Amino acid sequence: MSEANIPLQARREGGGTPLMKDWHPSSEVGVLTDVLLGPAESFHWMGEENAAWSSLVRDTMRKGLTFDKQLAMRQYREMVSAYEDAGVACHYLPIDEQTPYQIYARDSSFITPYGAVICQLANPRRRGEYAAALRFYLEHGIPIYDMVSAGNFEGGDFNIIAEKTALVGYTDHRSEEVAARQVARWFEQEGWEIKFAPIDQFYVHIDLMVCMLNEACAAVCLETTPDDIVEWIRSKGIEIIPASFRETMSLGCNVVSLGRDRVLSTAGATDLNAKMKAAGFTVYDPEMTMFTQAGGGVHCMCQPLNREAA
Ligand SMILES: NC(=O)NCCC[C@H](N)C(=O)O
Repeated sequence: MSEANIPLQARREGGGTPLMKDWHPSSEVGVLTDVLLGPAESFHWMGEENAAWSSLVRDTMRKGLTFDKQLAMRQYREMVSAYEDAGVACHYLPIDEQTPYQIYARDSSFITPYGAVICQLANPRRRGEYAAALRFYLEHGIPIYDMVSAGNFEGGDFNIIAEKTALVGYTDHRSEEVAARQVARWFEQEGWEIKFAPIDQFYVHIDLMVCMLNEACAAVCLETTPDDIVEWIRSKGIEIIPASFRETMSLGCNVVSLGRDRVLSTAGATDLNAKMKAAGFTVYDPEMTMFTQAGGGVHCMCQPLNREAA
């Protein structure tokens, strides 16, 4: 086990990295107390510069939909109000006018119980987002666990399913297998169980189709999620609330557990919202079309920094 003091690398080779003391993001389902969001002020649609990277954006462009900044600001405030209403403290990445898609704060980094991992984004127009993420973590005393170096890996593909258990997705277009394996090896050395989720690039990230709701329940799109992953989720004793293909492809399955059976969803996910309510969840459902039509939902838009133990 290496004890070398390497800057920006809290990770101990071979495992045994100490847990963070003040931040506890060990699950996706404990009561959320602190969330990291991207700044809405610098957000606008990138159009062609995103289309090559997202089937969802290509769909938006085919439909001729357009960006409305005022509407985006209103929708973003509605989302922030939902977090505040749920008692969550919102933290913000510093603005960088060059990276409008840092609004999707899930992807430039991902938080773990040992510190944050700084990712490598595939789209050159998003790659610079690492800088704001790094600045935020350093300013808040959050250790950098490590930085992905083997290839592209985006935070939407690191999906914590249970304590020390994660799905690691890759499409070899956005996240690449070589980098997914680098990340997986780190966590396996820490004693985690990792299940790889290779998916077609059409689906962008695994968090588009699998999102935890509480420790015993997940929203999953059964049409798009490979059977072995569905079986693996069920083998963990997790019940599945199915999201339809149509809602999934509009980011309807991309929801955030706020803990205590409360979920942040979107108004567009009417079918999933009804199912979650019927299962006893309290559902916040702001209208988020200016963000979902640009290819990312409320799960893509947040990095949960701290949760109470589930
Ligand atoms: N985790 C996610 O699925 N993030 C969505 C990112 C959306 C953005 N339009 C992108 O394609 O990069």
